[in-house]
Amino acid sequence: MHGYLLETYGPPLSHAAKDLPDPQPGPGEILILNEAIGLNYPDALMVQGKYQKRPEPPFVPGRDCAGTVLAVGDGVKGFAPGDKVVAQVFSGAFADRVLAPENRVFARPAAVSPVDAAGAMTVFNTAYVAVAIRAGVKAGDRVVVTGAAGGVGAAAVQLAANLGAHVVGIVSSEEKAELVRRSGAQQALIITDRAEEPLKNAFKAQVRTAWGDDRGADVVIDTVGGTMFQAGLRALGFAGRLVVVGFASGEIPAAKANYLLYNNLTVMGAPLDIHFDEALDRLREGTAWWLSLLAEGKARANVTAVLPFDRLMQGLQDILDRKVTGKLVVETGARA
Ligand SMILES: C/C=C/C(=O)SCCNC(=O)CCNC(=O)[C@H](O)C(C)(C)COP(=O)(O)OP(=O)(O)OC[C@H]1O[C@@H](n2cnc3c(N)ncnc32)[C@H](O)[C@@H]1OP(=O)(O)O
Ligand SMILES: NC(=O)C1=CN([C@@H]2O[C@H](COP(=O)(O)OP(=O)(O)OC[C@H]3O[C@@H](n4cnc5c(N)ncnc54)[C@H](OP(=O)(O)O)[C@@H]3O)[C@@H](O)[C@H]2O)C=CC1
Repeated sequence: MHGYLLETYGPPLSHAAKDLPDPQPGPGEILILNEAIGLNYPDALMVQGKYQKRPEPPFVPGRDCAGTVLAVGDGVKGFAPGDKVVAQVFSGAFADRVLAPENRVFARPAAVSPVDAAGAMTVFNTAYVAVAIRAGVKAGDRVVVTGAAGGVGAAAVQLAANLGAHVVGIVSSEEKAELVRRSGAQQALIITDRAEEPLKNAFKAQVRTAWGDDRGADVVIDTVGGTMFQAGLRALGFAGRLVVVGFASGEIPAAKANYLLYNNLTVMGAPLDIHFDEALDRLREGTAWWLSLLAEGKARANVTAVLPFDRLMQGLQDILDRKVTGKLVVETGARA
């Protein structure tokens, strides 16, 4: 197979793809001919050794892949060679052949291309955990999404909107605002000054009141962290919930406990990988739901660029440089 073998952690992101031994499926594993790879912010952290888990190199990184089943190991019941699939692995997706445990493989509807499926996998699953499982968003809820034109953010906007929520997205440019409006948000607010005080004031003055009164939001889905998390608390009304998804700003924030107490707030985490271990049935229900939304045209993967395999590391650098609106996907060149 052809893949990116990470031999040492850290910048620059200059690893090159090479020929590697073909993998064989063990018990419970599925070998996938990988046509498309979704690139994610956590992939960029992982190759630098900045992700919270650091597997010992050498290993092939990468989470999201989509293509066709080539072979199945002993004990695999739900899939057979030739099936169209999408999968989310902990590592190994940056290659044209991927081994995945059966519980991380999903049937891919014919109407969803490998590019869209791979682009959607981690971000829609994460958004589902945050919006549906953790926040319990329901029709009529007021939901704020930060980093709303990012991968997870745009997926969260779409899932919340499909559940009937009234969504406000926070972004840094008009191009991103346009994507957020297309994703079903009622409003996209462009807020560029991310210093603590101006951002808090903007959230009090603009975001909290975005629905026309001062009741505030029911839910904030925060993908950015840092000052955005602090400000996010100011958008919440009584008994509001803030869901911590990630720290795209690179800053891990702390919550001021007096503010939580006086406003009866809840702050909760939304860790996707743990849900594969602890809440797999609920997660798989969610995956089937959002794949059906993509197939019916009720949600979009928002893939804004498809890169050739040899540009994969540049794609990760573009994510870190904040140049990306929507999702980047890499085609491996493999075809069923
Ligand atoms: C599927 C995708 C998921 C995501 O993308 S999640 C968001 C992406 N991740 C990040 O942005 C990483 C941000 N950076 C960090 O969180 C930290 O910079 C590191 C964990 C990488 C390094 O941590 P350290 O230097 O030890 O910092 P500390 O702030 O003292 O640790 C905080 C607590 O986090 C716990 N922890 C660390 N790694 C894991 C893990 N892999 N799973 C569960 N918990 C973990 C530790 O236990 C520790 O708490 P204890 O020291 O009191 O025990
Ligand atoms: N909880 C979980 O299990 C998961 C968590 N994550 C985490 O969620 C976060 C978002 O991931 P994802 O949506 O894929 O990321 P993207 O890069 O697609 O989007 C992140 C968004 O954050 C905003 N942003 C603000 N400050 C910065 C900065 N300094 N650098 C880069 N972006 C910035 C940008 O929007 P703007 O310019 O509009 O501010 C950008 O659109 C990451 O921290 C990721 O690790 C991801 C997957 C699973």
